[in-house]
Amino acid sequence: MQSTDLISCLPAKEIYGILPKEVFAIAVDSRSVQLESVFICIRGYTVDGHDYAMQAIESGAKIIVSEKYLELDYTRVACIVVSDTTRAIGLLASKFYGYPSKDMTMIGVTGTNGKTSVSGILHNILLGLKENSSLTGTIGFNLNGQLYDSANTTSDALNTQLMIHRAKSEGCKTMIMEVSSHGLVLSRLAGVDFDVAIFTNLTHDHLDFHGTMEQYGQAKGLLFSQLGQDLQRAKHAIVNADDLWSERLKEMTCYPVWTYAIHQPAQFQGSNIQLQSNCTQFEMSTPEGIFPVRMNLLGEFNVYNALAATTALYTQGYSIPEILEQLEQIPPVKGRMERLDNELPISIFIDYAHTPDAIEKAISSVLPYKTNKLIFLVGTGGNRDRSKRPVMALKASVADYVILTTDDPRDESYESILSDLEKGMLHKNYACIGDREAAVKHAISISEPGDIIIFAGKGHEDYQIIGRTKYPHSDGDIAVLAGKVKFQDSPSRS
Ligand SMILES: CC(=O)N[C@H]1[C@@H](OP(=O)(O)OP(=O)(O)OC[C@H]2O[C@@H](n3ccc(=O)[nH]c3=O)[C@H](O)[C@@H]2O)O[C@H](CO)[C@@H](O)[C@@H]1O[C@H](C)C(=O)N[C@@H](C)C(=O)N[C@H](CCC(=O)O)C(=O)O
Ligand SMILES: Nc1ncnc2c1ncn2[C@@H]1O[C@H](COP(=O)(O)OP(=O)(O)OP(=O)(O)O)[C@@H](O)[C@H]1O
Repeated sequence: MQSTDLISCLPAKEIYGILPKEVFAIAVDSRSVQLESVFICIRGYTVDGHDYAMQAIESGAKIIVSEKYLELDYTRVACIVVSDTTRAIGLLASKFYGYPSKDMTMIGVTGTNGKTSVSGILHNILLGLKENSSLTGTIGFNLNGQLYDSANTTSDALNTQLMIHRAKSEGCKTMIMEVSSHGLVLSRLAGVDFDVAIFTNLTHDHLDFHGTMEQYGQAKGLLFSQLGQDLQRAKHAIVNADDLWSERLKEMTCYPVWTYAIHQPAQFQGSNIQLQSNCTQFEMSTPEGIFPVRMNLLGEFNVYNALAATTALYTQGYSIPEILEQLEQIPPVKGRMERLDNELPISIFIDYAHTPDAIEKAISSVLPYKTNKLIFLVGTGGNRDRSKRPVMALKASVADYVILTTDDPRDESYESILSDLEKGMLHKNYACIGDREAAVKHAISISEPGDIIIFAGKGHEDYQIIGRTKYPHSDGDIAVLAGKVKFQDSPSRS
């Protein structure tokens, strides 16, 4: 691409050196710089990318985008100084790839809990409708059924634009993106033109990063306030009317707002909900009438997620019957109240709950059909928001027996994580076991036929991060193996 054309999108404060005629790539990491490319210096939480400008030039960078003047050999390279290089990534990358988000229906899903679930439901319904759709979020980047790893729920702006470009090139009509509050605040979505913004809920999480719930909510609001760069197309904001933050979000957008809810009046409303161990039934009232729904997704929280997804697809012209026909067939989202299929006389659920609200929702989804003990295993990650730990244990206290353990302990000691959790326990029927594998085995060892066990926190993840190392770990595999040993003489299922 002509370099003068590319950089015309940047609000440059100063330009040093001579621009090359053309550039062929963009990089934000000096280790992945290609010949004749642009390198953008990012001040990170660990290192400062400006310190890697020389390394980038050695590898072939011809333009450096920086936040300050750098001592460089300006006979070899040009340097463009901007006030915010993080934002520059999205501007440059979207231009470089030809603004790919403008050519697809872009659906962004934000909220504390439910992003992966709503995104997965949308993706599966669209696939069922034979629409070519792609998805990016916590589980990775799903392009035509191929899953690519990603380090973050919302990737950096360069990778984000690259994924959108790839989805467009592969003929995708829709792209669904999980939008994290970190992603919004750190400009990872700069240059993405969303058509639909969905809000699930705002509850306690990530206060180590945002400071207060107000700032956390404002961060989520950026998806709504930034909705609609392309005035050619209709835009839609979709909010959960049962969540108080929705009123604030409504004020942040100038586009039509659609509501869904269970308790408050809404355009898409769930009622007469019956939670069962293998399905959920409810009535959905919509602008096209009232429809009975029976879906494989479990728990009341999934009624919210199904309502959000249905609303979004309705705004895109799909009829309610065709949406619901697909909704009824889709499998549970991996690791979200996923009931393990096994021959054991106990019911085992794997769930990704790692916030107080998600724990409350996970537990309440099994209470209607619980006949024996409910054993709940809860762990929290190390080096992250400590303030939510006691509240998570408090919510877990609704279970008959609680096992306090770790999630990804990272560099933090088991003792420090467990003592924070323990502060929230409301009864004494619990055990503290830092080693998660031992904790899972303990849950099985104390279970009796008819019991329900929920293993919360790891969900779809097949690893545990201890120190800086990722070890293979699967709650489900450990539990089923331990269960087979324990119950080998009584294999009937409850
Ligand atoms: C706190 C945070 O958000 N960190 C993100 C950040 O890492 P960082 O600031 O430490 O990066 P850094 O190592 O200092 O590097 C700074 C710059 O120097 C460059 N560099 C570095 C080394 C080198 O040799 N050469 C070089 O050029 C880097 O490429 C980078 O551009 O930039 C990385 C690359 O984009 C991210 O992967 C990383 O996310 C980490 C893994 C993370 O855990 N983030 C969490 C807090 C997060 O973002 N979570 C949200 C929410 C999830 C949820 O809702 O649950 C998410 O969207 O994932
Ligand atoms: N709509 C919802 N409301 C409340 N809790 C929910 C909702 N949807 C899912 N949950 C709970 O939150 C957990 C995580 O769900 P999900 O992965 O969909 O959320 P997420 O927003 O993508 O989370 P993360 O940002 O951590 O990846 C689920 O396992 C479930 O316990």
